[in-house]
Amino acid sequence: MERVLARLPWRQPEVTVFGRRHPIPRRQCYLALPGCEYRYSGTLLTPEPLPREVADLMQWLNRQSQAGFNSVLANTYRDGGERMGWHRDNEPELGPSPPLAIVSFGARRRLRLRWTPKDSQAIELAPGSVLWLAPGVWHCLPASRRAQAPRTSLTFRRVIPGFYRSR
Ligand SMILES: O=C(O)CCC(=O)C(=O)O
Ligand SMILES: [Fe+2]
Repeated sequence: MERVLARLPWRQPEVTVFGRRHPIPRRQCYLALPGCEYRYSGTLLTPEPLPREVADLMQWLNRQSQAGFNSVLANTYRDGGERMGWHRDNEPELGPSPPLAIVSFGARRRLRLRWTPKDSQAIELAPGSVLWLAPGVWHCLPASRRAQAPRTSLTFRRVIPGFYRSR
């Protein structure tokens, strides 16, 4: 899987935060079945084809669950300085109650989950683990002083096919 991930067409798009353009502090690649466009932080992501190994993993996750995943946002953080801010993956093309599964590779990093405005919790994501995230939970991947090696996550989603074609 590490060889497969290393060959993905990684990109570092710019996003608009409070009216200013910034490159995202990580690399990403959107992999999906044809017709599953996804709008993430204001950019429309056109799907890249799913490598067989990633499609096999998606099929395995779909056999474990009712999630019906058809797309993957892959993220790579080259070191502990790269990160992802607070969000909750509630884009309209994911439907009203979207499940999410995060599969981790490489360095161990902590994901922070927010249960209430005052109550959050960190969970360490080990390589080879799957985290099933309940719909709508706020989460972030903070910078880490300890992590020096790269980490890659595959975040499996179910996008409504053709959502942006019909609009
Ligand atoms: O890298 C991670 O584990 C978190 C990724 C994430 O939250 C996302 O892609 O929406
Ligand atoms: Fe997320």
